[in-house]
Amino acid sequence: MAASSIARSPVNPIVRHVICRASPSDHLSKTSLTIHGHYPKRCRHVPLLASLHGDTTRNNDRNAQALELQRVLDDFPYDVIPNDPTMLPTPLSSTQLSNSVSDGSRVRVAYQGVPGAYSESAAEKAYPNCEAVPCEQFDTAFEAVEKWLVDRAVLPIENSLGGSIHRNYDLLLRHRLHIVGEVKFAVRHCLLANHGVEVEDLKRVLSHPQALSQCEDTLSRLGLVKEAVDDTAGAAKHIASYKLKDAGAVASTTAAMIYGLNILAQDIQDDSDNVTRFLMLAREPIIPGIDRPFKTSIVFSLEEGPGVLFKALAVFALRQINLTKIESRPLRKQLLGASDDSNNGYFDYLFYVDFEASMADEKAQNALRHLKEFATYLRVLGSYPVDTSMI
Ligand SMILES: O=C(O)C(=O)C[C@]1(C(=O)O)C=C[C@@H](O)C=C1
Repeated sequence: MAASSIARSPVNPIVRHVICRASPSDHLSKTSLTIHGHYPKRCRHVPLLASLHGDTTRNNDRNAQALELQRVLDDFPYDVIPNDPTMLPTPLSSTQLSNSVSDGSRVRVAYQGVPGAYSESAAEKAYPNCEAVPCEQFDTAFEAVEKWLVDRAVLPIENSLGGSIHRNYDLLLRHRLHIVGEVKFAVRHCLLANHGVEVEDLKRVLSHPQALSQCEDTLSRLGLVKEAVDDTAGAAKHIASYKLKDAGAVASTTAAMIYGLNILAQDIQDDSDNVTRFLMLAREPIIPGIDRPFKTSIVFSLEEGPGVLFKALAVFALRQINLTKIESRPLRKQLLGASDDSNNGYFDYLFYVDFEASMADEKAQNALRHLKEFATYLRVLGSYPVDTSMI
């Protein structure tokens, strides 16, 4: 197949491997390139995976082909990753959300925080028997997947009491990972302190900002000064390491056990129904199915104007597609590669929408085709099975 026909070939809604006969720096016959086209310009909602293999044809032919291929790649709208043919990334299927990788070893899953964090438990719920790998910050977890240090990341995206975790919305856009699943986790907070310390001795309480906001009522009633730290288990570790007598931590029973703390109070969240939804992230998308309930997450931007958001949401309503989440975030132009000189007096926004349909479903494809007619930017972040474990 000629290299130039790849970019223009009709796009299969799932995944396509395309073999052609050249590679730009093809000194070795085995050299190859993998074109990992997440979202082609013309049809951004369709994941596409193409591989270009080198060939052992005569030198002259090869040079000509290499030049032609280089020309095609220069205006090809995909990320290009040099690769070995045997290493072609295979998209994960929805049934492959398992706890072992192909060589039988445990899946390595990055989470933000230290051992005992809720995110660690969520990672273990998402990938039972995985090797949970602690990361200092959310960015580090994204990067760990991108650099192949781990296989997946499990990161919080919203909480039923505290709302959205905005940082992770922004990072989803900045990085090129795919959402391959979601996991809902019931968060039950405890007030922890060193042994011998009573509630009356406490003046302040340390925890993750989300955890502090989920326990707002209880903590205000106790009159404690709230101090935000990176994660709940980190707070527990801190008060244990420094043997603090005037500070408590809001964290899990697991954190209490790991860091040898006393549980002064249990279930201190403002509502017993406190659930955090985590996203499972991977380098490759899964093949969307219709064998079970699927959800799709997208992000888009719109021109400024009356009724434009109404029109955007109507593409789903018209097709009876239920939306489960909408979030707007300020649009930072450099993230989309756009110039930053258009100051029209309005703030620009990105809209993150989750809807209940699989990308394998024609009505979802039609809805996105429709949206794309007037959206100024559109990217599918993932199409993945709904976590029904807490229904
Ligand atoms: O600090 C932790 O233990 C976390 O896993 C982080 C986090 C969050 O970011 O929302 C996760 C679940 C709870 O909602 C509280 C905190």
